Amino acid sequence: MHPELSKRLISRFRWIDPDPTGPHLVSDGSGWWRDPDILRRIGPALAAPYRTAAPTVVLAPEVAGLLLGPLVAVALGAGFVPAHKDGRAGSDPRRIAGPTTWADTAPDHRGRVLRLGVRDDRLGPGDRVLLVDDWVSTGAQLRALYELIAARGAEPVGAAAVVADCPPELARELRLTALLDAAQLDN
Ligand SMILES: O=P(O)(O)OC[C@H]1O[C@H](OP(=O)(O)OP(=O)(O)O)[C@H](O)[C@@H]1O
Repeated sequence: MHPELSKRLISRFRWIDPDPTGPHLVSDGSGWWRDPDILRRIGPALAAPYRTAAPTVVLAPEVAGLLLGPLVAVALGAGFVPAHKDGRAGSDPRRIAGPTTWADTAPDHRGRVLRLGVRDDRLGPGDRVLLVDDWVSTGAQLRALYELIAARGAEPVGAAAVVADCPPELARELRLTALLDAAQLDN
């Protein structure tokens, strides 16, 4: 769909090894944000499959979603709402001002169980919601976000991510479109 952008995303991506004694490499997408061409094109590319669905708002989780979500929202002429992640080391749940709806995640790709929260006055009936994230693995965050949308009486239109690191059946269930499959980042 976006062959030039896909090539560029692959070339700017790195796996890094933060702990040589640890079992996992960690994805490093910081090169994406450093590239002006990617920064300009990634929002419209993620938004493209959802233009006719006319979302009113993009909902995206911390941390990368706080950058990607607004890029997609601008491309769609929609608003943006952050989903707060609680349970992160050092997080302070008191920082969220006002009543907030929470949803627990299943264990995610790191085995963590988190809570995702959205402020009640930022999402409600009449909203058509597009979910956005940089990476989808187990789908734990997206499932919790769909729960939040339902709890707020809003309507989901689907989900857009840079990388789908999940089986196609799960992507279909999550109504997920992605710019890359994780297998393209193997080298
Ligand atoms: O499909 P899942 O298993 O739910 O995983 C997807 C999540 O993993 C990444 O966040 P991560 O927690 O690694 O980093 P962050 O909290 O710093 O954004 C990514 O940004 C997604 O939010």
